[in-house]
Amino acid sequence: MAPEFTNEQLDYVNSSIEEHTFLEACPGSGKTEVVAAKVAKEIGSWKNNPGGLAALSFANSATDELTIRVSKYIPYGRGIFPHFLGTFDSFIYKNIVSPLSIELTGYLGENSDASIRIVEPSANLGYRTKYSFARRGQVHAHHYSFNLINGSVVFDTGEPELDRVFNSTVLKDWEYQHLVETKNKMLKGGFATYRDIETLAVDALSQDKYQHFVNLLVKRYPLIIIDECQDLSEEQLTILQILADKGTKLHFVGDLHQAIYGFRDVEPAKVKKFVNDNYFNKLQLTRNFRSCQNIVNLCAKLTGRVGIVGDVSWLKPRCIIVQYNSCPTELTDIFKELCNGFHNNVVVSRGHSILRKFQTSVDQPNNIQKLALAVKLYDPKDMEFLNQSLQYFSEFLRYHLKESYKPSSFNCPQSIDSNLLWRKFLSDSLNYLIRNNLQKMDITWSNWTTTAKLLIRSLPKQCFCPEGIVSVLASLEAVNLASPSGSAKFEVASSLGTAKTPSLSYRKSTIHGAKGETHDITIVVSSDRAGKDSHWKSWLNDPDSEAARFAYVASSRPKEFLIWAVKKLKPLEKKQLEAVGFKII
Ligand SMILES: Nc1ncnc2c1ncn2[C@@H]1O[C@H](COP(=O)(O)OP(=O)(O)OP(=O)(O)O)[C@@H](O)[C@H]1O
Repeated sequence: MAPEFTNEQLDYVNSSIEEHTFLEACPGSGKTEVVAAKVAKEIGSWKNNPGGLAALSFANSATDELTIRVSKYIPYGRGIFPHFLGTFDSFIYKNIVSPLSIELTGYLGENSDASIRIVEPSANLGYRTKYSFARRGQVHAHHYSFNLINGSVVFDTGEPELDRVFNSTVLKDWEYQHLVETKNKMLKGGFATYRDIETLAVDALSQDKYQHFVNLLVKRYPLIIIDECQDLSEEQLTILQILADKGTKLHFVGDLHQAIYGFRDVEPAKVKKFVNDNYFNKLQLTRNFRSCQNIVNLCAKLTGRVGIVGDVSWLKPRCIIVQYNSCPTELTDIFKELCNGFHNNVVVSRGHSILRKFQTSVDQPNNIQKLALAVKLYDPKDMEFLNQSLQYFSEFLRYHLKESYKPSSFNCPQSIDSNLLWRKFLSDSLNYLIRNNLQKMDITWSNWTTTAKLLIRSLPKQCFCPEGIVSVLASLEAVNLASPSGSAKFEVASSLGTAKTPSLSYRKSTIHGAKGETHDITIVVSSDRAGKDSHWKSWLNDPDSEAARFAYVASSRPKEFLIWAVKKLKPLEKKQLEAVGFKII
């Protein structure tokens, strides 16, 4: 049942759709429920047919959640057309790039279908440059994109080290031109990355010849509501500015202090400037229904976001520091003690490498190791093992499939509508691999990989593989698997580590993954080396930094207790953490 709204929440639900509005919502303020109520109210009283409103989020999971909540308010059986609920990416793909795709890309399609296929960096796609770049070889056309706003090329090869080299190289004119030509070949072949779609949209909307199209688009969507507006990139803001200039009204809902997507050019300062430049009406949600006041006060110190009212205030400490000597897994027993009696406890860290310390002795598994871990951990009776196993297996498949995917739904390919069907397929496949002895790991990587290759190649032919999935799996039929480099003669079992049991059974998540969640207790694990945004010192350094926002997002998840796990502290460091509101034990 929907909660009884506060005055602040009602102010937004009843706000005018004739003016740009920014609803600044603190963590735990019931933002999703409020956006759902607003969308439902406007749909219920909509008078702008055949135009509709668009309510956009940044993840499929957020769209699913919004759709479920909106449908509670809408009479049974009534569809939502002419309105659009979806991700920002799908909005521009369907409403801007698809209608113009033949003109924009030159792709004529096959069998009267000219839809562009979206590809991820992990896809195997043949389009690549003729020449080598930065002495690192040829570059694939789906491993870079263009930022039309600052004229730069952004490389995203899936390998951070390579990206660093490419992104810091100053390109000569002919190199830039060569990249443009290679990209155009890929587009003409009917493929694009999501960033290409954005570039095509910015390019089209800025051209004089498409201004009639822009006018129609504004009539089609006179109102656009953006959930989690802090995640808007500069290009996305440019698209919205073009629409706003022609008359679309914008409602932004979000929390600039929770902006943690700097790696894809997201800067909360730019969103703030956009809001100011366009004279947005400003509303606020300042009541945090999730966390106790002790946690709210601590979060206020991290980013300087003050004036938030939380739940009850406790006399006993609710924000706790625990210390490890060399590895956070030493703290397992202390975590268990502190979390005793609470159920929804989550270990959170900036990156996967810390979380994996709690899971397996392989720190950063490569693709074949992921397959082996998926098989090894598969245990239908244990949810944690099962989830971890499905996750590894989905990452393994993602690497080999030419598809874009939904990361929060076990990397379900975008072209498969049902996440459930995909999950069932993953589970059936693992069962099949295990029935065929792949869990036998006291053999060499070389032998194990040979068997694994034949089994993976045969997956699309199995009767448990539904029709809708078979075509997506086509590239598996010729897949090649190789042992981890230099390990062909080593035994699989011993190189993966002997302990199957993860040392801590709580769910583990990166800060990005935990965004939007509510926990009883959140254990935020800092890395042991200072100087990186995964270390607590960076989190406290500058309230305006992205590192502080990482700490803010992670620390605003718990209802009951916030625990930071840090490397053994010196006396001055203890004082620094106590000053923020922590009790050190
Ligand atoms: N008016 C209200 N009265 C009581 N509880 C409420 C009210 N509004 C929202 N809540 C509850 O507050 C909790 C937090 O809401 P929600 O998870 O939607 O927060 P959020 O604003 O999306 O937070 P974040 O930005 O941190 O992800 C939910 O359990 C929700 O039911």
